[in-house]
Amino acid sequence: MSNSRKVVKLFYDVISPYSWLAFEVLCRYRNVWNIDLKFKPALLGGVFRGSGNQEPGLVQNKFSYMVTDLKQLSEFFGVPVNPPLPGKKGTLNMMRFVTAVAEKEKERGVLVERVSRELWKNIWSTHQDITHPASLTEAGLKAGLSANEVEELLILSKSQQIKDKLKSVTQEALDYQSFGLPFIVCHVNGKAEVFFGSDRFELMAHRIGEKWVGPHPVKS
Ligand SMILES: N[C@@H](CCC(=O)N[C@@H](CS)C(=O)NCC(=O)O)C(=O)O
Repeated sequence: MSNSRKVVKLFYDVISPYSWLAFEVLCRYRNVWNIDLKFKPALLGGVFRGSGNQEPGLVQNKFSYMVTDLKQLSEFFGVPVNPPLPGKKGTLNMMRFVTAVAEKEKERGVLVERVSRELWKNIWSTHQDITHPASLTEAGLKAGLSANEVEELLILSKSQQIKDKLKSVTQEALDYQSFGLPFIVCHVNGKAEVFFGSDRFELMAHRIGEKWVGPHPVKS
C-alpha cells in the first residue's frame, strides 16, 4: 500500500502565510488522497536569494493586496492567519529549530507538523515577538515536547549538521527551480512536477489523479 502512495514534498518557511494555508490543506488531504506527505522546512530568504527573486511585500500595491487576500483566504481555508505581515524578521533560528525537529524524528513527521503549526500561530495569529528565544521554547512545549527535549533540540539546531541540512533542503527547492514558497513537488509517473502557491491544488490534484473538493475535505 505505502509503495503505491505518491510522494508529495511541501517546501515551506513559517514566515510564509501562504505556506501555512498549503500546509493545513495538505495535512487535511493526507488521509483522503493516496499520498505520502513529506515536510521540507526551507528558508524563504535563501530561495529568494538563490533565484534572484524579491520579497513580494516590497511593492506597496502588492503588499496591500496580500493583506486583503490573506484575510479572505483565512476565512475560506479556516486557518487563523491574521495580517498585517510581521515586518522584517528573519526566521533562520526558527527554521533551524524546525529542521532539528524534522531530523530528530526522521520519517514520522508528527512533531515537525505540530511545531511548525505553533510557530505559524506565534507569527501570524498571536503576533508574538518571534526574535525572542523564549518563543521557540514555548512553541516546542505547546507542540507536546518536554522541556528537556526542547533544550536538546535548541542545542541541535545550532549545530553544523542542522545548518547544512537547512541549506541543502533550500537548495533542493532551488534545484527544482523554486522562486518562492510554498513550493510543492509531486512525483507523477516517475517525473517531478512542481506547483507554486496554496492556490494550485485543483491543478495538482488533476495531475496526481486525485479529486479536489475545496479546502475542507471530509473523509467518506
Ligand atoms: N498565489 C500564491 C502566492 C504565494 C506567495 O505569495 N508566496 C510568497 C511567500 S509568502 C512568495 O514566495 N512569493 C514569491 C513571488 O510571488 O514571486 C498563493 O496563493 O499561495
